[in-house]
Amino acid sequence: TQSTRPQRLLGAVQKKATRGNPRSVIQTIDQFCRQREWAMNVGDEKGCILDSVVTETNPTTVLELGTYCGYSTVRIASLLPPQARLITLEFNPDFARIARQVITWAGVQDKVELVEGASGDLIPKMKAQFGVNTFDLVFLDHWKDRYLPDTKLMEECGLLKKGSILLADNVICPGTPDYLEYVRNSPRYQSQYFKSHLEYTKVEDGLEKSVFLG
Ligand SMILES: O=C(NC/C=C/[C@H]1O[C@@H](n2cnc(C(F)(F)F)c2)[C@H](O)[C@@H]1O)c1cc([N+](=O)[O-])cc(O)c1O
Ligand SMILES: [Mg+2]
Repeated sequence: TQSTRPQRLLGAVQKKATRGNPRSVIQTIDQFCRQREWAMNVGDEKGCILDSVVTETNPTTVLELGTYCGYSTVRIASLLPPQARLITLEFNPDFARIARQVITWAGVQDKVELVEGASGDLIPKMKAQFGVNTFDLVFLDHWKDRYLPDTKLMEECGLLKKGSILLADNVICPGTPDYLEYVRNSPRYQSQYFKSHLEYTKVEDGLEKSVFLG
């Protein structure tokens, strides 16, 4: 039977990346996506912007929406201080199965909790079921039409505090127009656009960083 792209990506990691070395896993996936098959990881160029936002935020509790194969999960987790935690949500069980193996290969599994399900169901359970108070940083990289409803849901569930950072991938390509309009016009956010390129291409894309003002 045919393998899937995520399975082939995992195969490259297990064949070429050094176990326990997150940078090696990231480098291997970027090389696979440049030389073999494009995949919708945030990638190396936007990944550097992600890294800088993570390090400057120095977060204790991070939420990632959209694990996919775990590329940005590994990128973020590798930069977290020892007691910090990353909760990453994934809807597709096949992707989740691959991501768990990528995360473990990188050796960051102790900082990561991968939860399978839909954001609309899981976000309201974050406090009671996952012991979360508020998120210091949220990385949005899941279905683009869910960025806005999930942001409103996080507000309603009291998961954002003054100073919480939302970092959204793909605000240009594929684009998240309703989300962008909201965070750029709402008095409750201070937004900043980081211009970049769609992963592994020359097409314009970028990340939008939005600080919740409370
Ligand atoms: O469509 C794109 N991304 C969609 C990404 C979707 C991923 O997020 C998961 N998810 C859905 N809901 C949840 C939650 F949170 F509910 F659990 C998690 C999906 O199962 C999938 O793995 C995309 C497309 C392009 N592109 O160039 O076409 C480039 C990119 O960087 C992209 O991110
Ligand atoms: Mg993306």
